[in-house]
Amino acid sequence: MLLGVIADDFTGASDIGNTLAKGLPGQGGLQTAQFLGVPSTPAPEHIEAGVVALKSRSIPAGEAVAQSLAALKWLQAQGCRQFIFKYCSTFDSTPGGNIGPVGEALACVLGVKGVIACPAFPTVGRTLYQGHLFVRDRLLNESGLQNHPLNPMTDPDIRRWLARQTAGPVGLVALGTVKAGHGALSSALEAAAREGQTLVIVDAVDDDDLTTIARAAAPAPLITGGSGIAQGLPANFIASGLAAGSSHVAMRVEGPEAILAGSCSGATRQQIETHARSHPVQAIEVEKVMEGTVTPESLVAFIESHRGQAPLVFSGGTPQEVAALQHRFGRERLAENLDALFASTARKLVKRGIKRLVVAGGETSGAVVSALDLGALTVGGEIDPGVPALYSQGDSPVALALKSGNFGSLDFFDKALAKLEGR
Ligand SMILES: Nc1ncnc2c1ncn2[C@@H]1O[C@H](COP(=O)(O)OP(=O)(O)OP(=O)(O)O)[C@@H](O)[C@H]1O
Ligand SMILES: O=C(O)[C@@H](O)C(=O)CO
Repeated sequence: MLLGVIADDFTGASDIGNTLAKGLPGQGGLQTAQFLGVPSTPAPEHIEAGVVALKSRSIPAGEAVAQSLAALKWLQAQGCRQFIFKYCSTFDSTPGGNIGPVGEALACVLGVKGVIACPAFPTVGRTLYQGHLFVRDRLLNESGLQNHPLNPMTDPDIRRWLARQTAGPVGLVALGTVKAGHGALSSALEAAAREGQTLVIVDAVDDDDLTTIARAAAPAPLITGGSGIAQGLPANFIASGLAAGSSHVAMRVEGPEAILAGSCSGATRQQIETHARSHPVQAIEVEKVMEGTVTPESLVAFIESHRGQAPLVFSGGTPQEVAALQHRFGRERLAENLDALFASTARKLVKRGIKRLVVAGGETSGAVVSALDLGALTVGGEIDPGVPALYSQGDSPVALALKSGNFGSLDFFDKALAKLEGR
């Protein structure tokens, strides 16, 4: 393996898997697999980029560090020569972590400073200017992310936000230096390292900036950021003759389907609304989940009675509804119960023959996929920016789409089921 990624959630892992499998137009990408947690066995020989998906975004910082270091150790044992710590393009974290503690711990083990930290992903409207993160035309803290159920993002100044999480000072390389080219950026990162800055926020507003960052990052042992920073990395390995540049794997998986949505994001809520116009959709009554009267069996029964019609079940509500439920039941207890509900539902569905499964939400995807015990997933073609088709191995594969809360077009769910079927 050439390149190892440690991703702090499962949809984020498939997002960067997509970027690496795709590469730049006309050049091809890397043969990429997504691993669900730190594997206990070696990776298949042909894999060039391995993405270890953790569910470490919203757990205590110490545990996130321990899991990330375990992932690093496994990736080092697979021969990787470069490592990426992948976090969310909206920098999802709290003042206590986990981006800072994990980034610093990885840098410390690898003995590096002046490490790029860049969440920008312009294709989906995430840009970074003077260290401030925008979601399309809004600053992060006015984009809806300030209402996130687990990590409300209330400060768009990423340097200031990250500095609350780190032991050491955080640097900034502003856009002017990035626009001056990869040489100027490399010099700025070296200067930051000399000044003792471990993590350095690097501005990027378009794909050209990401290409510049990737060129400057060619010799770097560690890079941190969203999936955007990975766009130009396959090209580095291709240029050095270490990889040939391959096209993504395409498969046809036919059979029963289900859609599970635990995301409360604005995008997911709109996608559910669109889907509900022509498909069976069931809202999960969260109070009844907490009382134990809505169960995995009841969700499975709904899905099974609508086989072939793209049935969808969802838990999310408006920010006001979510806040009221969190106030009543407690944020963590609620999330644990919903995660467990989705996980158990998915396990039962797959046991009963579901072959195509679409999941919305990073935490939700983590809970679902961990429960399924599918082994390594092959990263296939792109459904929408940031969301690829994923396939389990073996004779009777399950095809999955794990959608980050805010990604995907309005008709994403239909599109995803069609793509998984090879249409
Ligand atoms: N109705 C609800 N009320 C309160 N919390 C909810 C409700 N529905 C879902 N949740 C919780 O909200 C969280 C949603 O997180 P998840 O990561 O799945 O989606 P997301 O944040 O939109 O996606 P991503 O992390 O990919 O951006 C989960 O922990 C889930 O349990
Ligand atoms: O970077 C993103 O926005 C996504 O891959 C993600 O991590 C959302 O959970």
